[in-house]
Amino acid sequence: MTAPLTQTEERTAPPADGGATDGATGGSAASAGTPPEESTATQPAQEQESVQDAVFDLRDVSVQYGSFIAVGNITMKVPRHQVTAFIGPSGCGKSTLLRCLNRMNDLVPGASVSGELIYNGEDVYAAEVDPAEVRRRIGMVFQKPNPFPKSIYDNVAFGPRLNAYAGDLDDLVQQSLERVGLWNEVKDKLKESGHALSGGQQQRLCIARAIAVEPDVLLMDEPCSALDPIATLKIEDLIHELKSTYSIVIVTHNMQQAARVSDRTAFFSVNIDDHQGMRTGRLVEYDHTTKIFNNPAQQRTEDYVTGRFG
Ligand SMILES: Nc1ncnc2c1ncn2[C@@H]1O[C@H](COP(=O)(O)OP(=O)(O)OP(=O)(O)O)[C@@H](O)[C@H]1O
Repeated sequence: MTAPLTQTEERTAPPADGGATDGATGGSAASAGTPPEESTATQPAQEQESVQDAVFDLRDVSVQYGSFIAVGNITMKVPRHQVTAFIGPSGCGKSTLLRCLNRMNDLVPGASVSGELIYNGEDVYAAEVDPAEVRRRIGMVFQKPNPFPKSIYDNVAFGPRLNAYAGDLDDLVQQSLERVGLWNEVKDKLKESGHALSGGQQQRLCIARAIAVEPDVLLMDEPCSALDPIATLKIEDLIHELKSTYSIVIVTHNMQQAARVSDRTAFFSVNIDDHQGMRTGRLVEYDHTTKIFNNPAQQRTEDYVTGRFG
């Protein structure tokens, strides 16, 4: 049973954000074409099939930057030990929503969240919850690989050391690197800089760093967008492998990737409020990935996944 977020667990791995919470996210990846914009203020989200075992239960969640509602009225359940993909055109709030799952948006001036965001039965935004504990349990991997300017070993050992890890640190570093399929490639150069690795290796190092603190969930914000196709396939294979242990939410612009790696897909789009001209991200459709890509319920989803806008 998972300990409450308000308690500091007796643990052998550290707090913080999996050591992987620095680095930039957001606004990226130009998309082709012009998305159809709807003047309706609200497009009801549909969850076609209930999720039996949810790691997150979002109830009418909206995220604002100042008075601007970036993403609004999101109600959905994210399944445990599955991969959930967030897709949709640029600016529809995918990264914003992802970042609020582990309170990364707390670090953005002016950002605020309303509604209820329940993680394992607890409100992530309750006053008594420690955001650092949230970020330890819910790790993050960013678009651009962002190893610390330290050795390969020290990158992985960073979080555990912060938490005065009581076990065998060498073992933990090795296991974490093995888990991401990097051990054989780096075992003879653990003292070399993480920056000396290739982009794909750096991203796997960042994933090793994130899992070294034994999180429950991994959030991935376009983790392959800076990688070549071979490195991308390695990360996708790794995502498949990791979901037996972690619940994973991934933002991706690559629809083939969403189709390949995810069990469920949430499609977001932007609605325009006629009165205020506000462009707010909405959840258009959320379902099994096969349904979203082969037989979506909404025309907008079909248009997007077939590349008619994007
Ligand atoms: N720190 C911020 N301050 C103010 N507005 C922001 C901030 N970050 C994002 N936004 C705005 O919130 C909206 C949603 O942005 P977000 O990056 O979440 O969308 P996205 O769907 O992830 O886009 P992309 O696919 O281009 O990464 C956009 O209108 C964006 O300009």
